[in-house]
Amino acid sequence: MDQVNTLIKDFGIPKPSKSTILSIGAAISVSYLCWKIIRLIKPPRKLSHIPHISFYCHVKSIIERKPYSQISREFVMPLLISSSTIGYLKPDALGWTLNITNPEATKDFFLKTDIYPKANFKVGKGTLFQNFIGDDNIAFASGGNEWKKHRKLVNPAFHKNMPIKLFTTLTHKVFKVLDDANEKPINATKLLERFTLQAIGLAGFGFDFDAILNPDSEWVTVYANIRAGIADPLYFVFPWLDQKLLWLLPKRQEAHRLSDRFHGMMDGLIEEKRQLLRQQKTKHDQDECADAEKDILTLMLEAELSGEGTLTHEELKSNLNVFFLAGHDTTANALSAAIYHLATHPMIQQKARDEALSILGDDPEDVFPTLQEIKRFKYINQIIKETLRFHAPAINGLPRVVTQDTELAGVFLPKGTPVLVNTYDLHHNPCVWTNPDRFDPARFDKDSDAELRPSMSWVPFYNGQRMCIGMQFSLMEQRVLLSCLLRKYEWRLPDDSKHKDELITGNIGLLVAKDLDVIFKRRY
Ligand code: HEM
Repeated sequence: MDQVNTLIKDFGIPKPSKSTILSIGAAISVSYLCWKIIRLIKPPRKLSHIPHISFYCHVKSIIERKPYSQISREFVMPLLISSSTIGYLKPDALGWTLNITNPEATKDFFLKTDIYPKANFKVGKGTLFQNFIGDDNIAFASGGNEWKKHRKLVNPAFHKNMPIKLFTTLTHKVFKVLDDANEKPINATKLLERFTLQAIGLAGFGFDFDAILNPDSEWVTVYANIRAGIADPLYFVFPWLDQKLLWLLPKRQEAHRLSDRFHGMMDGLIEEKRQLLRQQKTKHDQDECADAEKDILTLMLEAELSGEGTLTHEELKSNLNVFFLAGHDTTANALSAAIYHLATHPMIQQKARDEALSILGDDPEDVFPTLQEIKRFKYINQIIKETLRFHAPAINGLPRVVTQDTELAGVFLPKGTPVLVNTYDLHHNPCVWTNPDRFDPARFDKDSDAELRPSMSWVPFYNGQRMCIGMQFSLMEQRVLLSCLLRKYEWRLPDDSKHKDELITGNIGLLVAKDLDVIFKRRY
């Protein structure tokens, strides 16, 4: 400061008054704020060669709760048609993010994991989300040894677990709900959420949520409250409410207490299963239960015992919670979309039913499909694949951050750029798919020319090293439920359905069908 005073004296500059200093300070603050706002609403200059959607349009459509299909049609598709681009920029949690929509770039993105590692995903300490999910798990690990440690132990469990009998038993419970509805419209979105919740509870860690027949069961309610708390946008935008002001928010404290209760239940289950395995080991018990029907937790503990690696108790629990969160809404959304497409395409529904009947028989009684029978479904598989193309349950995965200046399919990307594959937009890109807005399972007929499309045009589960570990689990769950439903029911939308013209969904993260009511009519 003395030096500044001397300089001012030497150059004969009059000493600034307090108000001048304040004005300069205010000008600097305003300029900084403007710079921040410009950075927020305009993509960085280094990325100006990539098209972008306007900040204003993006935020407005989110606030207006436009379905993602509409946002994609209005703002994204014109960009893809007008310029031969690898994707477009959109504001996201890490700033302006490249959303890839082209198969060649998608392939590079998935295969070059050293250039596109997963961004270090740290959940805010003390938030409800962090309390529930923990932070040391397979999905959040950026890569390298940390991620391998989780995947090594989790892989064999997912490889062995394929609980077809469990899926069928739960499907029969769904039948009970549909029969009780007696051809009145039923909220398929909610019913399928309950089906997949009960399936992941039992198949994941042997816990029965009793969700299908008892929507208000104790643990369904506990979990529903935690989930609503996690999804509350207020706490997403202001995480410090959880972190610093929780003591002022009794309702929020209750959500944290429920999450602790959920953890208590998981702690008990893990301990119980560990003890059971120890006893079986010492007594050399004959293992009666086939691996396929064992829950994932048991299989992970067995993998640990046979030397595949170890996870701490917290890591184990965090992984189970990830399977839980990642494993049921995604599949429920896929199933809701399939039910919707079949309801609005009666001929496709009938063709799929013919296939189910030809393989599972047409006797007027409920059946338990076997793995061999399920493997023979061809058309039903095509329907599942086309549904996952049309309504990819996860619009995109977590972002990766570019580690060095690079070129992605010939397009320059500076170090630090956040990048992800926008599955929905890639699956609707008219430069990749013919008539992308038409539901057409024949695209996936192995004998048609659809198979000639570039690889990585269809990536609902992502691809490469970090591909979804639950893909086979989810596909099997879908095949069992859909084939059994097709055998027993015909279904349609009510005449006044709000989904008549298209399936109305959310627009962030997961494509959830908004209260899809459906009428199911028994065939026997
Ligand atoms: C239709 C159903 C599903 C879809 C569309 C889906 C989609 C995805 C996607 C796109 C990713 C990549 C995320 C990223 O890298 O940022 C992913 C990863 C993952 N999914 Fe799924 N998923 C589904 C079902 C499941 C199920 C049933 C489970 C477990 C029971 C599961 C567990 C996981 C896990 C643990 C990862 C992280 C894998 C890793 O990073 O190594 N998912 N899923």
